[in-house]
Amino acid sequence: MTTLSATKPKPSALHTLKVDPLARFNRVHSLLYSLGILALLYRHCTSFLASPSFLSLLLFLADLVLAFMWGLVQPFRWRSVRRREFPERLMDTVGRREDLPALDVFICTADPHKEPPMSVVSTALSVMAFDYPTDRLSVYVSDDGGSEVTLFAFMEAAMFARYWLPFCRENGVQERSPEAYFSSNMCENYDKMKMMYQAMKEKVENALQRGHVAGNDLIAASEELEIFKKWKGFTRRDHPSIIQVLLESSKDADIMGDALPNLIYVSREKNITSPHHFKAGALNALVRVSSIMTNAPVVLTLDCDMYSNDPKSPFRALCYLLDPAMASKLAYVQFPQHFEGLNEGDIYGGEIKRLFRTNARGMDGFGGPNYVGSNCFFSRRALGGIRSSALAPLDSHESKEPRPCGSLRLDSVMKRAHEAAGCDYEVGTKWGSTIGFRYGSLVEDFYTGYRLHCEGWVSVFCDPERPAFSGDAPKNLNDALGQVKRWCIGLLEVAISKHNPLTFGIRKASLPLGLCYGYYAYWGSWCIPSTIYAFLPPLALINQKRLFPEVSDPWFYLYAYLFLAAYSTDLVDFLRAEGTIHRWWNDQRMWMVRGVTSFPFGTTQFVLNHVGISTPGFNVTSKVTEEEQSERYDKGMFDFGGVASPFFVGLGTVAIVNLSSFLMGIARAARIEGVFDEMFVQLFLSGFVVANCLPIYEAMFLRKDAGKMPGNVTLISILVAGFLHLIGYFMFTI
Ligand SMILES: O=c1ccn([C@@H]2O[C@H](COP(=O)(O)OP(=O)(O)O[C@H]3O[C@H](CO)[C@@H](O)[C@H](O)[C@H]3O)[C@@H](O)[C@H]2O)c(=O)[nH]1
Ligand SMILES: [Mn+2]
Repeated sequence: MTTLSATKPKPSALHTLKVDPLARFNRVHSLLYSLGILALLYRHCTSFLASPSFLSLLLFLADLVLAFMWGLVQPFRWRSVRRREFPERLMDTVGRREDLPALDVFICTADPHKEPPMSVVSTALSVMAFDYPTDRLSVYVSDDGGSEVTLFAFMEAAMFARYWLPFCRENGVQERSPEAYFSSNMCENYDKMKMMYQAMKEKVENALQRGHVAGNDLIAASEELEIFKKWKGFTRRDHPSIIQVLLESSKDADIMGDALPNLIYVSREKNITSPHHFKAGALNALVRVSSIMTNAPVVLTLDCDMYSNDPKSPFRALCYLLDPAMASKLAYVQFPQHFEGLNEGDIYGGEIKRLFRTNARGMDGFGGPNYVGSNCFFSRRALGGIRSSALAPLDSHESKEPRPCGSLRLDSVMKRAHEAAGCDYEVGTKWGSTIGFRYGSLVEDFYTGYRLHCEGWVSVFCDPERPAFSGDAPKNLNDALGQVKRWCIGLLEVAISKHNPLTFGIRKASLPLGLCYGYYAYWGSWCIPSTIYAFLPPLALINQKRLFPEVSDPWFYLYAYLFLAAYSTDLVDFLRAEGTIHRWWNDQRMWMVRGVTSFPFGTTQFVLNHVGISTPGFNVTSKVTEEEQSERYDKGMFDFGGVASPFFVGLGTVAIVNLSSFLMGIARAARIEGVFDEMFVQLFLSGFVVANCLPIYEAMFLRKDAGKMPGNVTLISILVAGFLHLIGYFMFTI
């Protein structure tokens, strides 16, 4: 098999690629397992035909969806690849540092209360301090929150950068986000840098508390005060565009006299009548504004919480973007999302290892990973379709990209930039449909990457040992489930669009890539098997109705094989991606939890949106955790945080239905001979759910702290569970 051998690295190669040695094993396993699935479906058909019933139809449906999803994940495991790049060789090929391509970094923020300005500032400082020629580096901040406090924070950051950049360079700091640096390094209290940072932080937090900047003593310079006058009669949904050049490379220098990168604040125009397309709209405004101001051929997109953890990461990306063999078709280089501060067992499955790692490697074997919204270096050509800014591959003799203007602050430049950030700019254009980040889905990242692949672009997954970027994962259950619910809605939007991966994608991208995208697009359909399996077996169990073969039946072994093989390959994949058993257990639990919360709620919401009862909204994930809450998180306690979330009712109901059925079932099996064998599968399934729900029972009945399950949620769950038992009773016995 040729595909299994690694490509022979040349001594000067900038990168290498190696196919996973287990790929061959995975393929054999896939074939065997698919025979098992066929056998199962055959059994379903025959037993349904023998005695048609609604019950067996439901079970059939559940297994059919599982089989469908199983089919869609196979390409991820078929040709998984590992890449390595050699950034230290890059300069040998590029020559002088002046010959490196310019880099524009986009950072999005949307809400100063969920995304504290100081952490956005820290992200920006971490990339301003990239180990990259500062005169070739520009950082753009998009503020969809239209917050004067965020702008104020960035003005402060511009001053702080004069000290911070040289400090990082001189001390060889790797973690160049001051927030991360000062919280993880034991610096002496009298450290000047830290004091300076603290002072800035206090000032900004002060302003955040007051909610405004103008009219108090925070700002001395009158021209700066002038800017904040714009905030009169301002709302975040209705305001003119505001663009502020805070640092300009050709004019501003740090305390050592070295040039600083450009730093530009952009809050695009909003009004209530124009759709703003959430983050995709924000990014497209930045694509245009930056093309007027700096027009770098390489663009890095970052979420406001994803700070740089390795100042050399642009060099890694350039190993691919500048490779003449790749450059013309390469749209983006995606780094994984890595999260800091996860607790030891990662109770909410915040790593999302398959999405961000395992599956990305799998897609990379067929043309590249999906775009995940952050930590991604784009070739501007893939976004804007603007010819002039093509990256000149190393071996070409094209002239380097034109620098578009002299000074960023020139009136003519600012005027054009403001227009480009205006609401009307996109009317009648192809922005969002064939240009830039694509509109029409709440997961603009997924959709954009997918469409680029359909247009013939490729991408690369770059996963160095030291995480290049690091950010926040939700630290309470409601947020974690809400985030996946939003994704589920966005993915379904892609699934039902005319660009459905299973029809359009497999033709335009490739069969395997189309299936991979299809797998995600139909994520929401997990709710069908998980809801059926959560309720049907236990309700049948308590009413002494057998749904599965008994242990003595040969068909039982088929069920045992399908279950054990699925779980063990999943475990092996997880462990091979630097996972632990403890984290895997929690991760599989979270899949079940999402299956009865995020997915059914997301699917329902999607349907409501679709028929026009509600409209899609981008609920920004909160990046602040209260102290008490984060203490509980660190202890690994589930946090139901006093919110009466509908998610928790779903969860509580599943927990109670399974517990009651399991206890009754076990009691009966202990009394009556033969019941254990007869009901084994259902006893096992309910027992498995109960084992997964242990923290939920604890939160419902034992805990007293503020993170316990709210009393009314427990009560409603008990009532709903009772009601379901009643329905079950009528269904199974009458
Ligand atoms: O109208 C909006 C909404 C969000 N954002 C920004 O988008 C980013 C992601 O938002 P977040 O609430 O953190 O969403 P997550 O679910 O954590 O993000 C994942 O999923 C999103 C799609 O749903 C992608 O955009 C992200 O890159 C990806 O990390 C943040 O920087 C926000 O400030 C905007 O700029 N404008
Ligand atoms: Mn996020």
